[in-house]
Amino acid sequence: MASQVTFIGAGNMASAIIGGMIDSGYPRDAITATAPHEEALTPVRERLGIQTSTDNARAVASADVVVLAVKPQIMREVCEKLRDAVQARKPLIISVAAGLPAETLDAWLGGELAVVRCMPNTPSLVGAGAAGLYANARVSDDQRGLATELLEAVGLVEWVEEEALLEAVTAVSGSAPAYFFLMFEAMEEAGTKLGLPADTARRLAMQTAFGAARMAMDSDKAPGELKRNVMSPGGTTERAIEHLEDAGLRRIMAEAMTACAERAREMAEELGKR
Ligand SMILES: NC(=O)C1=CN([C@@H]2O[C@H](COP(=O)(O)OP(=O)(O)OC[C@H]3O[C@@H](n4cnc5c(N)ncnc54)[C@H](OP(=O)(O)O)[C@@H]3O)[C@@H](O)[C@H]2O)C=CC1
Ligand SMILES: O=C(O)[C@@H]1CCC=N1
Repeated sequence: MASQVTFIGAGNMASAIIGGMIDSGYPRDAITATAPHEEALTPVRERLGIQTSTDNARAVASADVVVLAVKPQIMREVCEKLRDAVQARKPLIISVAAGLPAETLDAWLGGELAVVRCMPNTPSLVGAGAAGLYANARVSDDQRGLATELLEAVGLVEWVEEEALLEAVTAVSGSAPAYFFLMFEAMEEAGTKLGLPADTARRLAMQTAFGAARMAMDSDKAPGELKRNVMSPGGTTERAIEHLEDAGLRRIMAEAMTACAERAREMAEELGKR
């Protein structure tokens, strides 16, 4: 029988994962989602055909897995109210909240729990996410498998063996959709200055990013080789790449990603103290 999964929170991230689970064949009657007001739950129940509840503790009472999908700022209050229900059953806890350490969540929920912490990204909303997962020492192999199954329903899953590495995951994938969106903005602006209509430049840039990502994922060649394949000697691409290298693109990416990981570490400390 499928494990009973309760989502605390029924917003963007929870709905995306639930939708992915259903598309991959997970039984709807094994999924429950909660939110504070019935008005927000009615469309979720009608669209996804799952159980819903405004009573977090009750929804957790029969859960094998509890997915914490509320904003980090309200997590402490939510967890402390769940403490008795969680301690009575000790389900696997999966948190998709940015920044909150597994140990902090465990303490707020009363302790001695199996906790998986996940750093997802927003492309999960279209089934093309990339998530880093960390498990504390109480998580069993079966529970790891279950967490993988749930998150793989919305994209790629990579496990890290040290929790601090989730800060690097934040830099490489959690925050990274925004880097590409910035690149699209820049390419659209530059394409417009070169005379293209803005919407044409935007569509061409996005399709090219999609095609390049797909080609790199399907190929056994390293990205550097695929790059060189586009660069005819003395041609146009070589001129553009030389410009990007001379302008320090690699250094800029390294500095931006180091700053991102550093901020993730600071946020984990700040949120952990609440
Ligand atoms: N790495 C990343 O880019 C991303 C990370 N995340 C993480 O995922 C988590 C959820 O984000 P997201 O789905 O975007 O947020 P949303 O605001 O879309 O969803 C939050 C949900 O929690 C519900 N909620 C609020 N209070 C309670 C409560 N006391 N009990 C139960 N449910 C409650 C809200 O209901 P209502 O709206 O009715 O108040 C809503 O359904 C966050 O912690 C965020 O850090 C999410 C997206 C991307
Ligand atoms: O910007 C942030 O803080 C969050 C974490 C990763 C993506 N968004």
